[in-house]
Amino acid sequence: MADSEVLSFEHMGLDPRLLQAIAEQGWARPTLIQEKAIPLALEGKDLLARARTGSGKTAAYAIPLLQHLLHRKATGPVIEQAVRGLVLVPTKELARQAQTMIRQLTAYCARDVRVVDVSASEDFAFQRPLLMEKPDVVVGTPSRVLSHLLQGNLNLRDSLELLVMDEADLLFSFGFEEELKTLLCHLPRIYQAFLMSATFNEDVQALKELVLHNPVTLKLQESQLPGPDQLQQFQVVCETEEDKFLLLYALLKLSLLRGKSLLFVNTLERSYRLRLFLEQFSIPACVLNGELPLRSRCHIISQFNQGFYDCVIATDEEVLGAPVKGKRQGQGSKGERSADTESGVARGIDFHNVTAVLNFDLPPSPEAYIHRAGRTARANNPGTALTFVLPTERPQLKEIEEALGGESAESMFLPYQFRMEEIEGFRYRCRDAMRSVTKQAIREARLKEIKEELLHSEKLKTYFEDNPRDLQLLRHDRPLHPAVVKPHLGHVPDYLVPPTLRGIARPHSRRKRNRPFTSHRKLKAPKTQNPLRSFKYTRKKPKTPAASAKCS
Ligand SMILES: Nc1ncnc2c1ncn2[C@@H]1O[C@H](COP(=O)(O)OP(=O)(O)OP(=O)(O)O)[C@@H](O)[C@H]1O
Repeated sequence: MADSEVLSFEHMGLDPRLLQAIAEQGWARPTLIQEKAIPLALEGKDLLARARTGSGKTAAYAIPLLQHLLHRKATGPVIEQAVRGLVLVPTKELARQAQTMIRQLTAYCARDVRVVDVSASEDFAFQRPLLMEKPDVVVGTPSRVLSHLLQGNLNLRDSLELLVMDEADLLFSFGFEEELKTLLCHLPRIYQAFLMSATFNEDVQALKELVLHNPVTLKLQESQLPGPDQLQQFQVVCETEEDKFLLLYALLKLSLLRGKSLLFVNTLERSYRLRLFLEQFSIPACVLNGELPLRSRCHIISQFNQGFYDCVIATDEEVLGAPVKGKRQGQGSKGERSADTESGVARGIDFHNVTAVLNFDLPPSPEAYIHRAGRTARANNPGTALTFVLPTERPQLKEIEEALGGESAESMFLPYQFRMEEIEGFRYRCRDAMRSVTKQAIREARLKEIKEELLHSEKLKTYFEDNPRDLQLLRHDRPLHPAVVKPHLGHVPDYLVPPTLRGIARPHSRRKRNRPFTSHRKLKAPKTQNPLRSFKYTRKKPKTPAASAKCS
Protein backbone atom coordinates (compact mmCIF):
# COMPACT_ATOMS: atom_id res chain seq x y z
CA MET A 1 0.00 0.00 0.00
CA ALA A 2 1.33 3.44 -0.85
CA ASP A 3 2.33 5.59 2.10
CA SER A 4 -0.42 8.10 1.34
CA GLU A 5 -3.09 5.41 1.75
CA VAL A 6 -1.93 4.32 5.19
CA LEU A 7 -4.38 5.28 7.88
CA SER A 8 -2.49 7.60 10.17
CA PHE A 9 -2.66 7.54 13.95
CA GLU A 10 -4.26 11.00 13.78
CA HIS A 11 -7.17 9.60 11.80
CA MET A 12 -7.94 6.82 14.23
CA GLY A 13 -9.84 9.04 16.64
CA LEU A 14 -7.31 8.59 19.41
CA ASP A 15 -7.10 10.69 22.56
CA PRO A 16 -4.68 13.62 22.02
CA ARG A 17 -2.62 12.46 25.00
CA LEU A 18 -2.09 9.12 23.33
CA LEU A 19 -1.18 10.82 20.07
CA GLN A 20 1.35 12.94 21.90
CA ALA A 21 2.95 9.84 23.43
CA ILE A 22 2.99 8.08 20.07
CA ALA A 23 4.70 11.08 18.51
CA GLU A 24 7.24 11.01 21.30
CA GLN A 25 8.08 7.42 20.37
CA GLY A 26 8.98 8.75 16.93
CA TRP A 27 6.42 6.56 15.17
CA ALA A 28 5.51 8.47 12.04
CA ARG A 29 2.82 6.03 10.96
CA PRO A 30 1.22 2.84 12.16
CA THR A 31 2.70 -0.48 11.17
CA LEU A 32 0.49 -2.76 9.08
CA ILE A 33 -0.86 -4.70 12.05
CA GLN A 34 -1.52 -1.45 13.93
CA GLU A 35 -3.30 0.04 10.96
CA LYS A 36 -5.56 -2.99 10.63
CA ALA A 37 -6.06 -3.93 14.27
CA ILE A 38 -6.56 -0.59 16.02
CA PRO A 39 -9.74 0.54 14.17
CA LEU A 40 -11.34 -2.91 14.54
CA ALA A 41 -10.43 -3.04 18.22
CA LEU A 42 -11.90 0.43 18.72
CA GLU A 43 -15.14 -0.81 17.19
CA GLY A 44 -15.28 -3.32 20.02
CA LYS A 45 -14.39 -6.40 17.95
CA ASP A 46 -12.56 -9.41 19.33
CA LEU A 47 -9.33 -9.97 17.43
CA LEU A 48 -7.20 -12.92 16.53
CA ALA A 49 -4.10 -11.33 15.06
CA ARG A 50 -1.02 -12.84 13.57
CA ALA A 51 1.70 -10.51 12.36
CA ARG A 52 5.38 -10.95 11.84
CA THR A 53 8.00 -10.54 14.54
CA GLY A 54 8.96 -6.99 15.40
CA SER A 55 5.92 -5.52 13.67
CA GLY A 56 4.65 -3.58 16.68
CA LYS A 57 1.99 -5.93 18.03
CA THR A 58 2.42 -4.60 21.57
CA ALA A 59 1.23 -1.15 20.55
CA ALA A 60 -1.41 -2.73 18.31
CA TYR A 61 -3.18 -3.99 21.44
CA ALA A 62 -1.99 -1.37 23.93
CA ILE A 63 -3.26 1.65 21.98
CA PRO A 64 -6.90 0.50 21.70
CA LEU A 65 -6.81 -0.75 25.28
CA LEU A 66 -5.70 2.66 26.52
CA GLN A 67 -8.05 4.52 24.20
CA HIS A 68 -10.93 2.45 25.55
CA LEU A 69 -10.00 3.27 29.15
CA LEU A 70 -9.46 6.97 28.50
CA HIS A 71 -12.70 7.26 26.55
CA ARG A 72 -14.58 5.44 29.31
CA LYS A 73 -13.27 7.84 31.92
CA ALA A 74 -13.74 10.97 29.85
CA THR A 75 -17.25 10.41 28.55
CA GLY A 76 -19.17 7.98 30.72
CA PRO A 77 -20.76 8.63 34.07
CA VAL A 78 -18.24 8.77 36.91
CA ILE A 79 -17.13 5.20 37.38
CA GLU A 80 -15.63 3.39 40.27
CA GLN A 81 -11.92 2.72 40.01
CA ALA A 82 -11.43 -0.90 38.91
CA VAL A 83 -9.15 -3.21 36.97
CA ARG A 84 -10.62 -3.10 33.46
CA GLY A 85 -7.70 -4.35 31.38
CA LEU A 86 -5.73 -7.57 31.76
CA VAL A 87 -2.66 -8.41 29.67
CA LEU A 88 -1.42 -12.00 29.88
CA VAL A 89 2.03 -12.91 28.59
CA PRO A 90 4.08 -16.09 28.93
CA THR A 91 7.22 -14.69 30.58
CA LYS A 92 8.14 -12.16 33.21
CA GLU A 93 10.42 -10.30 30.80
CA LEU A 94 7.51 -9.83 28.45
CA ALA A 95 5.34 -8.64 31.30
CA ARG A 96 7.91 -6.01 32.10
CA GLN A 97 8.22 -5.05 28.44
CA ALA A 98 4.46 -4.73 28.04
CA GLN A 99 4.24 -2.61 31.16
CA THR A 100 7.04 -0.37 29.92
CA MET A 101 5.30 0.13 26.58
CA ILE A 102 1.99 0.92 28.29
CA ARG A 103 3.74 3.38 30.60
CA GLN A 104 5.38 5.08 27.62
CA LEU A 105 2.03 5.37 25.89
CA THR A 106 0.44 6.80 29.02
CA ALA A 107 3.21 9.35 29.55
CA TYR A 108 0.64 12.16 29.22
CA CYS A 109 -2.20 10.51 31.07
CA ALA A 110 -0.41 8.58 33.80
CA ARG A 111 -2.86 9.85 36.40
CA ASP A 112 -5.81 8.53 34.46
CA VAL A 113 -4.47 5.14 33.54
CA ARG A 114 -2.36 3.16 35.95
CA VAL A 115 -0.71 -0.13 35.15
CA VAL A 116 0.81 -2.77 37.44
CA ASP A 117 3.02 -5.66 36.41
CA VAL A 118 2.30 -8.43 38.91
CA SER A 119 5.16 -10.58 37.68
CA ALA A 120 7.79 -7.98 38.53
CA SER A 121 8.33 -8.96 42.14
CA GLU A 122 8.45 -12.31 43.87
CA ASP A 123 6.87 -10.70 46.84
CA PHE A 124 3.10 -11.07 47.05
CA ALA A 125 2.97 -8.90 50.15
CA PHE A 126 4.53 -6.06 48.15
CA GLN A 127 2.06 -6.41 45.31
CA ARG A 128 -1.07 -6.76 47.38
CA PRO A 129 -1.37 -3.05 48.27
CA LEU A 130 -0.68 -2.11 44.63
CA LEU A 131 -3.57 -4.29 43.54
CA MET A 132 -5.80 -3.01 46.33
CA GLU A 133 -5.55 0.40 44.67
CA LYS A 134 -7.17 -1.18 41.64
CA PRO A 135 -4.89 -0.16 38.79
CA ASP A 136 -6.65 0.20 35.44
CA VAL A 137 -4.48 -2.43 33.79
CA VAL A 138 -2.82 -5.52 35.23
CA VAL A 139 -0.04 -7.25 33.32
CA GLY A 140 1.37 -10.65 34.23
CA THR A 141 1.90 -14.31 33.53
CA PRO A 142 -1.20 -16.50 33.95
CA SER A 143 0.19 -18.26 37.00
CA ARG A 144 0.95 -15.02 38.81
CA VAL A 145 -2.40 -13.45 37.96
CA LEU A 146 -4.22 -16.60 39.05
CA SER A 147 -2.36 -16.65 42.38
CA HIS A 148 -3.54 -13.11 43.07
CA LEU A 149 -7.09 -14.01 42.09
CA LEU A 150 -7.05 -17.03 44.40
CA GLN A 151 -5.59 -14.99 47.26
CA GLY A 152 -8.33 -12.42 46.85
CA ASN A 153 -5.88 -9.63 45.95
CA LEU A 154 -7.53 -9.17 42.61
CA ASN A 155 -11.12 -9.33 41.51
CA LEU A 156 -11.91 -9.23 37.84
CA ARG A 157 -15.38 -10.75 37.74
CA ASP A 158 -17.23 -7.48 38.01
CA SER A 159 -14.86 -5.15 36.26
CA LEU A 160 -12.82 -6.67 33.44
CA GLU A 161 -13.63 -5.18 30.05
CA LEU A 162 -10.64 -6.05 27.92
CA LEU A 163 -8.40 -9.11 27.90
CA VAL A 164 -5.17 -9.38 25.89
CA MET A 165 -3.21 -12.57 25.37
CA ASP A 166 0.16 -11.83 23.81
CA GLU A 167 2.36 -14.59 22.37
CA ALA A 168 -0.87 -16.54 22.50
CA ASP A 169 0.61 -19.70 21.03
CA LEU A 170 2.94 -20.02 24.00
CA LEU A 171 0.37 -19.29 26.67
CA PHE A 172 -1.24 -22.69 26.34
CA SER A 173 1.83 -24.57 25.35
CA PHE A 174 4.02 -24.33 28.37
CA GLY A 175 1.72 -25.82 30.91
CA PHE A 176 -0.40 -22.72 31.44
CA GLU A 177 -3.45 -24.55 30.12
CA GLU A 178 -4.94 -25.55 33.46
CA GLU A 179 -4.10 -22.21 35.03
CA LEU A 180 -5.64 -20.37 32.14
CA LYS A 181 -8.81 -22.37 32.29
CA THR A 182 -9.13 -21.68 36.02
CA LEU A 183 -8.29 -18.05 35.46
CA LEU A 184 -11.01 -17.69 32.84
CA CYS A 185 -13.55 -18.84 35.44
CA HIS A 186 -12.72 -15.66 37.36
CA LEU A 187 -13.59 -13.38 34.45
CA PRO A 188 -17.00 -11.91 33.64
CA ARG A 189 -19.13 -13.51 30.93
CA ILE A 190 -18.66 -10.65 28.51
CA TYR A 191 -15.44 -8.83 27.71
CA GLN A 192 -13.52 -7.85 24.60
CA ALA A 193 -10.46 -9.98 23.86
CA PHE A 194 -7.37 -9.87 21.64
CA LEU A 195 -5.09 -12.83 20.91
CA MET A 196 -1.78 -11.83 19.34
CA SER A 197 1.22 -13.77 18.07
CA ALA A 198 3.75 -14.05 15.28
CA THR A 199 3.09 -17.78 15.00
CA PHE A 200 -0.13 -19.74 15.39
CA ASN A 201 -0.56 -23.36 16.31
CA GLU A 202 -3.43 -25.61 17.36
CA ASP A 203 -3.22 -24.21 20.88
CA VAL A 204 -4.23 -20.81 19.57
CA GLN A 205 -7.28 -22.43 18.01
CA ALA A 206 -8.19 -23.90 21.40
CA LEU A 207 -7.67 -20.55 23.10
CA LYS A 208 -9.72 -18.83 20.45
CA GLU A 209 -12.67 -21.03 21.25
CA LEU A 210 -12.27 -20.37 24.95
CA VAL A 211 -11.96 -16.60 24.94
CA LEU A 212 -13.01 -15.03 21.67
CA HIS A 213 -16.55 -14.25 20.53
CA ASN A 214 -17.08 -13.81 16.77
CA PRO A 215 -13.54 -12.58 16.34
CA VAL A 216 -12.08 -10.86 13.33
CA THR A 217 -9.09 -12.89 12.25
CA LEU A 218 -6.17 -10.82 11.01
CA LYS A 219 -3.67 -13.12 9.38
CA LEU A 220 -1.71 -10.53 7.56
CA GLN A 221 -0.67 -11.67 4.15
CA GLU A 222 2.88 -10.58 4.84
CA SER A 223 5.29 -13.37 5.67
CA GLN A 224 6.06 -14.25 9.27
CA LEU A 225 9.46 -12.59 9.00
CA PRO A 226 10.49 -9.31 7.34
CA GLY A 227 11.20 -9.50 3.61
CA PRO A 228 14.67 -9.88 2.07
CA ASP A 229 15.03 -6.11 1.67
CA GLN A 230 14.99 -5.86 5.47
CA LEU A 231 16.14 -9.26 6.72
CA GLN A 232 18.86 -11.19 4.93
CA GLN A 233 18.88 -14.86 5.79
CA PHE A 234 22.01 -16.96 5.30
CA GLN A 235 22.98 -20.51 6.00
CA VAL A 236 26.45 -21.94 6.20
CA VAL A 237 27.21 -25.64 6.18
CA CYS A 238 29.96 -26.55 8.65
CA GLU A 239 31.40 -30.00 8.13
CA THR A 240 32.00 -30.64 11.83
CA GLU A 241 31.16 -29.27 15.23
CA GLU A 242 34.73 -28.00 15.46
CA ASP A 243 34.20 -26.03 12.25
CA LYS A 244 31.28 -24.24 13.87
CA PHE A 245 33.49 -23.04 16.71
CA LEU A 246 36.27 -22.14 14.32
CA LEU A 247 33.98 -20.13 12.08
CA LEU A 248 32.41 -18.32 14.99
CA TYR A 249 35.84 -17.53 16.33
CA ALA A 250 36.84 -16.01 12.99
CA LEU A 251 33.63 -14.01 12.65
CA LEU A 252 33.95 -12.49 16.11
CA LYS A 253 37.68 -12.31 16.64
CA LEU A 254 38.39 -10.76 13.27
CA SER A 255 35.34 -8.53 13.67
CA LEU A 256 33.90 -9.82 10.42
CA LEU A 257 30.59 -9.70 12.22
CA ARG A 258 30.03 -6.14 13.32
CA GLY A 259 27.50 -4.54 15.56
CA LYS A 260 25.39 -6.26 18.14
CA SER A 261 24.71 -9.95 17.76
CA LEU A 262 22.58 -12.56 19.44
CA LEU A 263 23.91 -16.10 19.36
CA PHE A 264 21.34 -18.84 19.84
CA VAL A 265 22.16 -22.32 21.12
CA ASN A 266 19.81 -25.15 22.00
CA THR A 267 20.73 -25.89 25.59
CA LEU A 268 21.97 -24.16 28.69
CA GLU A 269 25.03 -26.38 28.69
CA ARG A 270 25.87 -25.22 25.17
CA SER A 271 25.51 -21.58 26.13
CA TYR A 272 28.14 -21.91 28.85
CA ARG A 273 30.33 -24.00 26.57
CA LEU A 274 30.27 -21.22 24.01
CA ARG A 275 30.82 -18.50 26.55
CA LEU A 276 33.83 -20.28 28.08
CA PHE A 277 35.19 -20.92 24.60
CA LEU A 278 34.96 -17.26 23.59
CA GLU A 279 36.25 -16.11 26.95
CA GLN A 280 39.60 -17.73 26.23
CA PHE A 281 40.06 -15.40 23.32
CA SER A 282 39.03 -12.37 25.36
CA ILE A 283 35.74 -12.15 23.50
CA PRO A 284 33.26 -11.17 26.19
CA ALA A 285 29.70 -12.42 25.98
CA CYS A 286 26.74 -12.63 28.34
CA VAL A 287 24.59 -15.66 28.73
CA LEU A 288 20.85 -15.10 28.86
CA ASN A 289 18.72 -17.91 30.14
CA GLY A 290 15.75 -18.56 32.36
CA GLU A 291 17.92 -20.02 35.10
CA LEU A 292 19.19 -16.54 35.97
CA PRO A 293 17.19 -14.40 38.37
CA LEU A 294 14.62 -12.20 36.68
CA ARG A 295 16.29 -8.96 37.69
CA SER A 296 19.59 -10.09 36.18
CA ARG A 297 17.83 -11.10 32.96
CA CYS A 298 16.10 -7.77 32.67
CA HIS A 299 19.33 -5.95 33.48
CA ILE A 300 21.22 -7.87 30.78
CA ILE A 301 18.54 -7.05 28.20
CA SER A 302 18.50 -3.42 29.23
CA GLN A 303 22.30 -3.14 29.10
CA PHE A 304 22.41 -4.91 25.75
CA ASN A 305 19.85 -2.44 24.43
CA GLN A 306 21.95 0.42 25.73
CA GLY A 307 24.99 -0.90 23.88
CA PHE A 308 27.04 -2.28 26.76
CA TYR A 309 27.55 -5.66 25.11
CA ASP A 310 28.26 -6.78 21.57
CA CYS A 311 27.29 -10.33 22.09
CA VAL A 312 24.63 -12.20 24.03
CA ILE A 313 24.31 -15.97 23.99
CA ALA A 314 20.67 -16.93 24.39
CA THR A 315 18.92 -20.21 24.71
CA ASP A 316 15.28 -20.92 24.06
CA GLU A 317 15.39 -24.08 26.08
CA GLU A 318 12.76 -24.37 28.74
CA VAL A 319 14.38 -24.21 32.14
CA LEU A 320 13.74 -25.00 35.76
CA GLY A 321 11.44 -27.76 34.66
CA ALA A 322 12.85 -30.61 32.63
CA PRO A 323 12.69 -29.74 28.95
CA VAL A 324 10.49 -32.21 27.21
CA LYS A 325 12.56 -34.23 24.83
CA GLY A 326 11.64 -34.17 21.19
CA LYS A 327 9.08 -31.47 21.73
CA ARG A 328 9.08 -28.49 19.49
CA GLN A 329 9.24 -25.09 20.94
CA GLY A 330 5.74 -23.81 21.20
CA GLN A 331 4.27 -27.26 21.38
CA GLY A 332 2.72 -28.70 24.40
CA SER A 333 4.55 -29.67 27.47
CA LYS A 334 1.16 -29.24 28.99
CA GLY A 335 0.78 -29.68 32.66
CA GLU A 336 4.47 -30.47 33.06
CA ARG A 337 5.60 -27.02 33.98
CA SER A 338 6.81 -26.39 37.48
CA ALA A 339 5.43 -23.27 39.10
CA ASP A 340 8.11 -20.95 37.78
CA THR A 341 9.10 -22.57 34.55
CA GLU A 342 9.32 -20.21 31.64
CA SER A 343 9.72 -20.56 27.96
CA GLY A 344 12.74 -19.17 26.16
CA VAL A 345 13.64 -15.83 27.64
CA ALA A 346 14.34 -14.20 24.29
CA ARG A 347 10.88 -14.88 22.88
CA GLY A 348 9.05 -11.64 22.08
CA ILE A 349 11.78 -9.49 23.62
CA ASP A 350 12.36 -6.23 21.84
CA PHE A 351 16.16 -6.27 21.56
CA HIS A 352 17.24 -2.98 20.02
CA ASN A 353 19.36 -2.65 16.91
CA VAL A 354 20.58 -6.22 16.69
CA THR A 355 22.55 -6.40 13.47
CA ALA A 356 22.78 -10.18 13.37
CA VAL A 357 21.18 -13.25 14.83
CA LEU A 358 23.39 -16.31 14.67
CA ASN A 359 21.83 -19.72 15.02
CA PHE A 360 24.94 -21.43 16.28
CA ASP A 361 22.71 -24.46 16.82
CA LEU A 362 19.98 -25.19 14.32
CA PRO A 363 16.62 -24.14 15.80
CA PRO A 364 14.51 -27.15 16.78
CA SER A 365 11.45 -26.03 14.79
CA PRO A 366 10.28 -23.48 12.21
CA GLU A 367 8.54 -21.54 15.02
CA ALA A 368 11.77 -21.37 16.97
CA TYR A 369 13.54 -20.16 13.82
CA ILE A 370 11.00 -17.39 13.32
CA HIS A 371 11.20 -16.16 16.88
CA ARG A 372 15.00 -16.26 16.91
CA ALA A 373 15.47 -14.54 13.56
CA GLY A 374 12.77 -12.07 14.57
CA ARG A 375 15.06 -10.57 17.21
CA THR A 376 16.76 -8.67 14.40
CA ALA A 377 15.27 -6.52 11.62
CA ARG A 378 12.66 -5.18 14.03
CA ALA A 379 10.43 -2.20 13.28
CA ASN A 380 12.07 -0.60 10.24
CA ASN A 381 15.63 -1.69 10.97
CA PRO A 382 17.65 -4.00 8.76
CA GLY A 383 19.16 -7.23 10.03
CA THR A 384 20.83 -10.50 9.17
CA ALA A 385 20.23 -14.06 10.34
CA LEU A 386 22.95 -16.64 9.82
CA THR A 387 22.28 -20.30 10.55
CA PHE A 388 25.08 -22.82 11.07
CA VAL A 389 24.14 -26.24 9.72
CA LEU A 390 25.89 -29.59 10.07
CA PRO A 391 25.60 -31.87 7.04
CA THR A 392 23.31 -34.20 9.02
CA GLU A 393 20.98 -31.30 9.80
CA ARG A 394 20.24 -30.40 6.19
CA PRO A 395 16.84 -32.14 6.20
CA GLN A 396 15.73 -30.11 9.27
CA LEU A 397 16.85 -26.92 7.59
CA LYS A 398 14.81 -27.89 4.55
CA GLU A 399 11.79 -28.40 6.82
CA ILE A 400 12.23 -24.92 8.24
CA GLU A 401 12.61 -23.50 4.78
CA GLU A 402 9.48 -25.20 3.51
CA ALA A 403 7.45 -24.15 6.53
CA LEU A 404 8.51 -20.56 6.02
CA GLY A 405 8.68 -20.09 2.33
CA GLY A 406 6.69 -22.93 0.82
CA GLU A 407 8.32 -24.98 -1.85
CA SER A 408 9.44 -22.10 -3.98
CA ALA A 409 12.22 -22.99 -6.33
CA GLU A 410 14.57 -20.41 -4.91
CA SER A 411 16.04 -21.12 -1.53
CA MET A 412 15.18 -18.47 1.03
CA PHE A 413 18.53 -19.05 2.75
CA LEU A 414 21.37 -17.52 0.85
CA PRO A 415 24.55 -19.55 1.07
CA TYR A 416 27.12 -17.79 3.18
CA GLN A 417 30.21 -18.78 1.32
CA PHE A 418 33.21 -18.94 3.53
CA ARG A 419 36.51 -20.48 2.61
CA MET A 420 37.26 -22.43 5.73
CA GLU A 421 40.75 -23.23 4.48
CA GLU A 422 41.62 -19.56 4.91
CA ILE A 423 41.13 -19.78 8.64
CA GLU A 424 42.87 -23.13 9.07
CA GLY A 425 45.68 -21.26 10.83
CA PHE A 426 43.32 -20.70 13.76
CA ARG A 427 42.21 -24.30 14.05
CA TYR A 428 44.87 -25.33 16.49
CA ARG A 429 44.06 -22.59 19.00
CA CYS A 430 40.34 -23.27 18.61
CA ARG A 431 40.80 -26.96 19.21
CA ASP A 432 42.90 -26.19 22.25
CA ALA A 433 40.27 -23.81 23.58
CA MET A 434 37.48 -26.31 22.95
CA ARG A 435 39.40 -28.93 24.87
CA SER A 436 39.70 -26.64 27.88
CA VAL A 437 35.94 -26.39 28.16
CA THR A 438 35.29 -29.59 30.02
CA LYS A 439 31.97 -30.67 31.53
CA GLN A 440 33.45 -29.88 34.92
CA ALA A 441 34.43 -26.35 33.80
CA ILE A 442 30.90 -25.81 32.50
CA ARG A 443 29.31 -27.05 35.73
CA GLU A 444 31.53 -24.76 37.78
CA ALA A 445 30.93 -21.78 35.55
CA ARG A 446 27.19 -22.27 35.63
CA LEU A 447 27.16 -22.55 39.40
CA LYS A 448 29.41 -19.54 39.77
CA GLU A 449 27.26 -17.46 37.52
CA ILE A 450 24.06 -18.35 39.33
CA LYS A 451 25.64 -17.50 42.68
CA GLU A 452 26.97 -14.20 41.37
CA GLU A 453 23.73 -13.29 39.71
CA LEU A 454 21.72 -14.07 42.82
CA LEU A 455 24.00 -11.69 44.63
CA HIS A 456 23.61 -9.11 41.88
CA SER A 457 19.90 -9.61 41.99
CA GLU A 458 19.73 -8.63 45.63
CA LYS A 459 21.93 -5.62 44.94
CA LEU A 460 19.79 -4.69 41.99
CA LYS A 461 16.77 -4.80 44.21
CA THR A 462 17.95 -2.60 47.04
CA TYR A 463 21.11 -0.60 46.48
CA PHE A 464 20.58 0.17 42.86
CA GLU A 465 17.08 1.37 43.38
CA ASP A 466 18.65 4.37 45.11
CA ASN A 467 21.72 4.59 42.87
CA PRO A 468 20.54 3.89 39.35
CA ARG A 469 23.75 5.22 37.84
CA ASP A 470 25.75 2.51 39.56
CA LEU A 471 23.76 -0.08 37.66
CA GLN A 472 26.08 0.60 34.78
CA LEU A 473 29.04 -0.68 36.78
CA LEU A 474 27.50 -4.07 37.14
CA ARG A 475 28.43 -6.25 34.20
CA HIS A 476 27.34 -9.72 33.28
CA ASP A 477 30.13 -10.60 30.87
CA ARG A 478 33.09 -10.93 33.21
CA PRO A 479 35.18 -14.07 32.69
CA LEU A 480 33.47 -17.01 34.36
CA HIS A 481 36.46 -19.24 34.48
CA PRO A 482 39.58 -17.05 34.72
CA ALA A 483 41.69 -20.21 35.13
CA VAL A 484 41.07 -21.20 31.53
CA VAL A 485 41.48 -17.73 30.02
CA LYS A 486 44.71 -17.66 28.04
CA PRO A 487 45.88 -14.07 27.70
CA HIS A 488 48.04 -14.84 24.65
CA LEU A 489 44.95 -16.05 22.78
CA GLY A 490 43.45 -12.61 23.13
CA HIS A 491 45.96 -11.42 20.56
CA VAL A 492 45.74 -12.36 16.88
CA PRO A 493 49.19 -12.29 15.24
CA ASP A 494 49.17 -10.68 11.80
CA TYR A 495 50.54 -13.74 10.09
CA LEU A 496 47.44 -15.73 11.08
CA VAL A 497 45.02 -13.29 9.45
CA PRO A 498 44.16 -14.69 6.01
CA PRO A 499 45.67 -12.54 3.23
CA THR A 500 42.24 -11.94 1.65
CA LEU A 501 40.96 -10.54 4.93
CA ARG A 502 43.91 -8.34 5.87
CA GLY A 503 42.27 -5.19 4.59
CA ILE A 504 39.01 -5.69 6.48
CA ALA A 505 39.57 -7.85 9.52
CA ARG A 506 39.85 -5.87 12.73
CA PRO A 507 41.16 -8.30 15.31
CA HIS A 508 38.87 -7.94 18.26
CA SER A 509 40.35 -6.77 21.54
CA ARG A 510 38.50 -6.72 24.80
CA ARG A 511 37.02 -3.32 25.40
CA LYS A 512 37.71 -1.36 28.55
CA ARG A 513 35.40 -2.55 31.26
CA ASN A 514 32.37 -0.61 32.40
CA ARG A 515 32.18 1.37 29.21
CA PRO A 516 29.29 1.10 26.87
CA PHE A 517 29.99 1.50 23.20
CA THR A 518 31.27 4.83 22.23
CA SER A 519 28.50 6.86 20.73
CA HIS A 520 29.26 6.07 17.12
CA ARG A 521 28.88 2.37 17.86
CA LYS A 522 25.42 2.95 19.15
CA LEU A 523 24.34 4.09 15.75
CA LYS A 524 22.19 1.77 13.73
CA ALA A 525 23.81 -0.03 10.86
CA PRO A 526 22.99 1.81 7.66
CA LYS A 527 20.29 0.04 5.69
CA THR A 528 22.62 -1.17 3.03
CA GLN A 529 25.28 -2.38 5.36
CA ASN A 530 25.54 -6.09 5.85
CA PRO A 531 27.00 -6.97 9.24
CA LEU A 532 28.60 -10.02 7.67
CA ARG A 533 30.40 -7.46 5.69
CA SER A 534 33.55 -9.15 4.68
CA PHE A 535 32.02 -11.66 2.36
CA LYS A 536 29.68 -11.61 -0.51
CA TYR A 537 27.19 -14.34 -1.08
CA THR A 538 26.57 -15.84 -4.43
CA ARG A 539 23.56 -17.83 -5.49
CA LYS A 540 25.58 -19.70 -8.10
CA LYS A 541 28.76 -21.55 -7.45
CA PRO A 542 31.68 -19.12 -7.45
CA LYS A 543 33.80 -19.25 -10.57
CA THR A 544 37.03 -19.34 -8.66
CA PRO A 545 37.59 -20.55 -5.14
CA ALA A 546 38.46 -17.03 -4.09
CA ALA A 547 35.39 -15.43 -5.61
CA SER A 548 33.23 -16.09 -2.60
CA ALA A 549 35.40 -14.22 -0.18
CA LYS A 550 35.59 -10.78 -1.60
CA CYS A 551 36.39 -7.82 0.51
CA SER A 552 33.57 -5.32 0.69
N1 LIG B 1 4.35 2.49 14.36
C1 LIG B 1 5.60 2.20 14.64
N2 LIG B 1 6.61 2.76 13.94
C2 LIG B 1 7.90 2.47 14.21
N3 LIG B 1 8.31 1.61 15.18
C3 LIG B 1 7.34 1.01 15.90
C4 LIG B 1 5.95 1.28 15.68
N4 LIG B 1 5.24 0.55 16.56
C5 LIG B 1 6.13 -0.15 17.30
N5 LIG B 1 7.39 0.13 16.92
C6 LIG B 1 8.65 -0.42 17.45
O1 LIG B 1 8.81 -1.71 16.89
C7 LIG B 1 9.57 -2.53 17.77
C8 LIG B 1 8.92 -3.90 17.86
O2 LIG B 1 7.66 -3.81 18.50
P1 LIG B 1 7.04 -5.02 19.32
O3 LIG B 1 8.00 -5.50 20.35
O4 LIG B 1 5.70 -4.61 19.78
O5 LIG B 1 6.94 -6.12 18.17
P2 LIG B 1 6.16 -7.49 18.15
O6 LIG B 1 5.36 -7.50 16.91
O7 LIG B 1 5.43 -7.69 19.44
O8 LIG B 1 7.36 -8.52 18.01
P3 LIG B 1 7.48 -10.05 18.50
O9 LIG B 1 6.53 -10.85 17.66
O10 LIG B 1 8.89 -10.38 18.23
O11 LIG B 1 7.11 -10.06 19.94
C9 LIG B 1 9.60 -1.80 19.10
O12 LIG B 1 10.92 -1.29 19.30
C10 LIG B 1 8.62 -0.67 18.96
O13 LIG B 1 9.02 0.48 19.68
